[in-house]
Amino acid sequence: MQKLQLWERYKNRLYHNAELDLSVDTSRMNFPDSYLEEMEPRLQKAFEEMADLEAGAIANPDEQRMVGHYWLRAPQLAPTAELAEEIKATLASVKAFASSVHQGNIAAPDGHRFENLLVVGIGGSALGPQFIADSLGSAQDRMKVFFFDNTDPDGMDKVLAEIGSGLKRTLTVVISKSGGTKETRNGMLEARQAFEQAGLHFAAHAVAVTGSDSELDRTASQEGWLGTLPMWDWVGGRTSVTSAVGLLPAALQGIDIDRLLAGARICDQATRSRSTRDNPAALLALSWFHATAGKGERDMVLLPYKDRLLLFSRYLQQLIMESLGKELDRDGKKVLQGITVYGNKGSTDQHAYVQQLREGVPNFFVTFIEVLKDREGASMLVEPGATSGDYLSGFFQGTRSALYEKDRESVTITIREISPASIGALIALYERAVGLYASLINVNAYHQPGVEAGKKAAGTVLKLQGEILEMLRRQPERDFTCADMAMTLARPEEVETVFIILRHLAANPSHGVSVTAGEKVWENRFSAGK
Ligand SMILES: O=P(O)(O)OC[C@H]1O[C@H](O)[C@H](O)[C@@H](O)[C@@H]1O
Repeated sequence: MQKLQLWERYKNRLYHNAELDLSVDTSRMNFPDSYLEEMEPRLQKAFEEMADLEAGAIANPDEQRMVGHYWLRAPQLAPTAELAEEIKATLASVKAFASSVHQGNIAAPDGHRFENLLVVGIGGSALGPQFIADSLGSAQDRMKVFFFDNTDPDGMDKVLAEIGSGLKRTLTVVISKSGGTKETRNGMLEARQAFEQAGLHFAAHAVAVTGSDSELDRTASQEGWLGTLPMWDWVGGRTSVTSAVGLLPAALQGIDIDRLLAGARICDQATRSRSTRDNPAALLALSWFHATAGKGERDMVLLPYKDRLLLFSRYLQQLIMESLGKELDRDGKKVLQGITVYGNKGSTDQHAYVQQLREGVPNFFVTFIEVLKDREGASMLVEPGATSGDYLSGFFQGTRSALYEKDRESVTITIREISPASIGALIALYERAVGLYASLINVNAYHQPGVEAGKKAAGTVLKLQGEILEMLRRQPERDFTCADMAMTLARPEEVETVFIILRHLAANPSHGVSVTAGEKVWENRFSAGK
């Protein structure tokens, strides 16, 4: 298509929301104009389902749950007055807690204000808070934020080393909706040990965000933590960033959570429109459907031209892939659905994998995110007539057209600036797009049955490890190959797992397992004797 024709298509298709200062450009998606009309009946059905969901229908039938993340920024829309009150009361508690911490009414045991924040969580209980902290953080933050988002001991050591003696003025927020996630439990235990080793009483530094009567909830109340904020079963982990999960760390960091919620709320209003062309989430969902044939046939590459949006692709990976990546549709038919999401930031990625995007396997579509405001204040000229920000914009435009020339499609989202409101709007935009797209492809976006399989298998491995350790200790004079061990435990079919467990045990001092090299690595001999 010629440039001027494209310009006509751009004007014809551009969605712009003046209140949010947000645009969605689908002119570089090559669907014909008739596509919107063709999809209209399916889309109207998706709007209908979304309205039912917002009204409190059991939109997640497998778990018999309502799906209420939209109420978090408009409590009056919650289906009962009690829920509305709980949402408002929790928001008030988040603000009151953060302000007490900032004012020093809730202080470190040495009487000094808390200066650092250690957030312990994983998945939806970490990705949202991390995205908010990174996109909106600044040198003026009220608290410096750190994360334990894994059960990697070295990762935790690295964070603790950064905090250093600041631990005595560190507030720990442990976040887990279920309150039983092992990685988070381990992070909490490791944090507790670090506090104790520094002579500090963990409970005086800890607050929880979790479901009522969860394991974490009980621990927090038995140990007398500073407080607990609720998580509800009608908020999914991956859409929990506008609940206490995202709001408490953000408020503590000093981010204006009212503006974040307002941005999300305004975007929610815009994405409730049943007029497809006026609904930016519907336009995204339609673009995804077109690009992937409604079957995930192409990957979504997210290219924000802004360092502060680096973690957005990681956040969206969970939101989109955990919501859409499903074996069965809502009728129980095997569909193997999903859309693969990846990306970092432009123009950095231009010097990494954009080569393949332009010339290699055409199995993707791009979502560019353009941010108009370069920085606070004016910029120096890096050459006559051009700033660094002008270059960033130039590279964005260059990549968009270079890809389009080669028939690589893209959507562009433009926002004026990075602010709590625009981040709230982006989050709400994608939450709604995922929901609408899930309706279009008939999958339940709100459950994650596949996650359980890996968790169960990990439990089995840890149990087998217990048996191995017991056997090694019972016969300290004996050394075992993995095959010996599997036979001795009467689990010959588990020999590979036994090998992997033994190799890991011997690589670490905690369990006192040593290794003697065999001819082949799988013939190594392991022993608990010295
Ligand atoms: O908040 P939690 O209950 O600890 O869950 C943390 C995460 O783990 C699970 O495995 C789910 O797949 C995620 O959706 C969830 O966000």
